[in-house]
Amino acid sequence: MCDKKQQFNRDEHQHLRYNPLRDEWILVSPHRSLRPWSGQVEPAPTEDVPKFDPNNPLCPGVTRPNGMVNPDYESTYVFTNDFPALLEEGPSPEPSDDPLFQMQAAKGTCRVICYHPHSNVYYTNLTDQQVVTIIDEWINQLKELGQKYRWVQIFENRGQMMGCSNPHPHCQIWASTFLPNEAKIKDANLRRFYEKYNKPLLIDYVEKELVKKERIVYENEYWVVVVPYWAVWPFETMVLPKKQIERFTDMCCIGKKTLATTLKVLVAKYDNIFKCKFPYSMGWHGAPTGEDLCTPQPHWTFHGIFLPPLLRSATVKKFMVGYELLAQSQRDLTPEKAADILRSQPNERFE
Ligand SMILES: O=C1CCN([C@@H]2O[C@H](COP(=O)(O)O)[C@@H](O)[C@H]2O)C(=O)N1
Repeated sequence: MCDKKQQFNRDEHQHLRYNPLRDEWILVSPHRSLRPWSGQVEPAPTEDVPKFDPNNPLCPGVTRPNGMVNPDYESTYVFTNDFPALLEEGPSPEPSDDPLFQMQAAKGTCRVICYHPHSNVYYTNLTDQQVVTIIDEWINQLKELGQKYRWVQIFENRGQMMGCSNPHPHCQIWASTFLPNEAKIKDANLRRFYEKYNKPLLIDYVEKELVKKERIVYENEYWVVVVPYWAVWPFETMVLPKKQIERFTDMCCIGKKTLATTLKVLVAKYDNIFKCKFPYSMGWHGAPTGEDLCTPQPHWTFHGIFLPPLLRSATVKKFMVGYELLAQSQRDLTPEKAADILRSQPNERFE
């Protein structure tokens, strides 16, 4: 007798999920993590960061290795990276007519934004207004650099696991004359969706997620945090606006205030999972700038992206190696389970 055809259950059975932002698939293997959630909480070594370190080149009043003296800044502070990956000037390579050996000019600038003069603060113990000040700085930088550069990537690496070399609260900006790969791939897929459905993909997506309520981590008047249906990293999240905006610079005052609250809550939830400073790379994507400032980019919706590596504890991370590098991304923990775990965390960070 043939066995009863098993009913597919996405929480139990292997399947592929489509990521429309990248036009790619991810393998989901929930059967591998059906065992009870074994997220043991091993408190990571608490990094007691002093408020001020006279040897930290990001601290106010300190002389950096290149001899520049930081001002006694009392809010955010921005300086050009002393070791930039992109320079504003430089010779361009000759064009090549060999399709296999192509080069292009690359110009840009790299900056460091210090969030606050004290080294022992972060979103979760800053006031909403202090976080709005950081958001205003991001917007000012995009306004300025976006006049000249096609892509202004604001990003933050948090924690040593993410290669963050300095505990002082800060982020980086790399602005480039070229559209980087991630932006180019996203632009093409967003444009294709918009041309087919006459609606921005991410607004259609956020509206459907608000109805499904299966992957929502947190929401308020203006923002929704979800673990994307197609998430690759275990606790990957997206910060999505409920109303269409193309760029950071389109944000209204309430949008900034509610985004500040959203950041504080999301980071608190992350840190509460394993009672540690949850490492991640995070950044913001919006419509390209530079020459694209002159034409409407209705296919683009401004959004935030958090890409954290931790899987089971403060010290056990997901490795994107082997199959993920040679075949395609794969995950055990489903996005829905990850969203449940994040949503169930308190909005305030553990003491
Ligand atoms: O004196 C310094 C120290 C660090 N930096 C820059 O600060 C950045 C620190 O950022 P990360 O910790 O995310 O790597 C890094 O890009 C590094 O180049 C300076 O520009 N000057």
